[in-house]
Amino acid sequence: MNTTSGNAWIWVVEDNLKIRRNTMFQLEEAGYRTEGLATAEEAHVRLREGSDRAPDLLLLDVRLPGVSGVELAARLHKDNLLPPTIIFSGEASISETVEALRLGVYDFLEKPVSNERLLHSIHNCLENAKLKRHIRELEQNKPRGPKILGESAMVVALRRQIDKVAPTQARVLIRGESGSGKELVAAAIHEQSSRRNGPFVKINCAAIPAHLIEAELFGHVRGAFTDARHDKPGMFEQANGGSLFLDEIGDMAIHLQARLLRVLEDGTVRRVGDTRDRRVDVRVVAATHCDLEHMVRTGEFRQDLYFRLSALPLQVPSLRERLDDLPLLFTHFANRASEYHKIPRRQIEPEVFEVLRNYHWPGNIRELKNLAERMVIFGGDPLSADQIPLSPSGDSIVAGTGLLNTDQLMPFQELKEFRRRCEKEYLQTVLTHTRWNVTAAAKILGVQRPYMHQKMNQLDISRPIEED
Ligand SMILES: Nc1ncnc2c1ncn2[C@@H]1O[C@H](COP(=O)(O)OP(=O)(O)OP(=O)(O)O)[C@@H](O)[C@H]1O
Repeated sequence: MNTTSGNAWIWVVEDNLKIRRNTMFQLEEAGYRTEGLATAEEAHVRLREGSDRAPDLLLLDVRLPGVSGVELAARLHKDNLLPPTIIFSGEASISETVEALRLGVYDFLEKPVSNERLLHSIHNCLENAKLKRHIRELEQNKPRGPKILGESAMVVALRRQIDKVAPTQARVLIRGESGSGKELVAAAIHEQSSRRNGPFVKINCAAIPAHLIEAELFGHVRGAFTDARHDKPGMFEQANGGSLFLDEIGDMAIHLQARLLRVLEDGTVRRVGDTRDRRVDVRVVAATHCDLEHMVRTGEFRQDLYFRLSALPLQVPSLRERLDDLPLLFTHFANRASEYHKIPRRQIEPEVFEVLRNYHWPGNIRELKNLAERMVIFGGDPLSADQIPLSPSGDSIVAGTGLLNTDQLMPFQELKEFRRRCEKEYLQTVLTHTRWNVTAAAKILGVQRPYMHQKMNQLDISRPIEED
C-alpha cells in the first residue's frame, strides 16, 4: 500500500460506465492510479482475496446492482477490511449517510461532484489515513512493560537478552541476588511477549507455608481438606493464557517439585482432591537467588525440574556489579518518592553518591530504593552525605524508619517497647519538621488533632525548650 497521495491506488466502484471512466480519468490526471469496478460484490471478493493493487482509497457509489455501496462498507467493516473510503452518490437517504459515517467512511459527496471538491476530499482522506497509520506504528513500537533502568554494560546486555527471550514461549530461569530486580525482569518478559494481554500471576514459593502452597499452585476441590469449602482454581489455572512467575523456586519442597514437573511435562493440572486433569496454557518464568546446581548435587532440587526450568537462564547483576547506575537509580527513586509523598524534589549533593558507592548493598536495588525514599522523607534539601543513615561501622544501612538506630537497641526489647520508641521518634521528627505546629503535624500523619495530643501525652512528647 502506498503512503503518498501522488501514486496512491484508488478503486472506483461505480456501475455507470460513463461516470466511472470520467472519474478515473480525472483521478489519473491528478496523478493517482485507478482501478474501475462495476459491482460491490466484485470489490468485496477482491478485497477479501487480497490484491497487489490493494486500494489506498475506495470511492464508492451507493446505488449499485445487487449489494449497495453502504452495505459493502458495512460488510468490509465487519471483516475488518474497510480501507479509507469516500462515498459519492446522487440518491442516498439520510439514514444511509448516517450509517456510512458511523462505519468510518471518511466523506460523503453528493453527485455531481466538482473535480476540485473530489480531489480535495481524496487528499484529506489519504492524509488522515497516513496519520492514523503513523499513530498505530508509534503505539506498536512503544516499549511496553516496566522500565528496567540503567545504562551500565551489564544492564544494557540484560535488556537485549530480554528482548530476545520475551517473544519466545521458552521457560526462563532468572538468577540474581535478593532485591536485584528479578521480578521486574519477569514482568518485562511477560509484557513483551504475545501473552501480554493475558494474566501475569506471581507466587513466592518461600513466603507461603509448605502445606498451603500445593493448593495455591494447583487449586483444590471442595472438601479436599478441612478449610476447603469451595472449589478453587490454583495459580496455574489463574495464569491460563498468560505467565506464571514462580519466585524463590529453590525454596520449593521436593514433593511439590515432582508435581510441578508433571505440569510442565504434560501441560495439565489436577486440583488437590480432584480426579480429573485440566489443560492449561501457561508460560513459567522462575527466579531464584539459590545455587540450584549445588542443590541438584545435594539432592535438594530435582535435576529433571532444573533442566525443564532453565531452558533460558538470565542473570540479573547485583547492584555492586553495576555501581555506575547508582546515581541514576537513586535520583529516580528519590524523585518518585517526592512525587508520591507530595514533597518538593530534593537536590542531591554529589558526596551522597560517593558514600553510597562505597557501600556493599546486600539488599541491592530494593535497599537503594528504600533508602532514597527514607532520605526524601526524613532528610533536608539538598540531600547530603551526613543524612545517610549508615551504621557507625559503615557496613549497614540502619533499618526501620532510619531514625532508630537498631545497633543501639541492645539488649533486645519487647516488640511493644520497640514500637513505642519508633512511634515516639517519628512523631518527634514530624513535629520538628512542622516547627511544633500540632495541627500541621496531624495533617501530615493523617490523624485528628485531639488524637495527636493524646498520642503526645501517651508517648511523653513535649516541645523542647528552645535555646537562645
Ligand atoms: N533496573 C531497575 N530499574 C528500576 N527499578 C528497579 C530495577 N531493578 C529493580 N528495581 C526495583 O527494585 C525493587 C526490587 O526489585 P525486585 O522485586 O524485582 O527484586 P527481586 O530480585 O525479585 O527481589 P527478591 O529476590 O527479594 O524477590 C522493585 O521495587 C523494583 O521495581
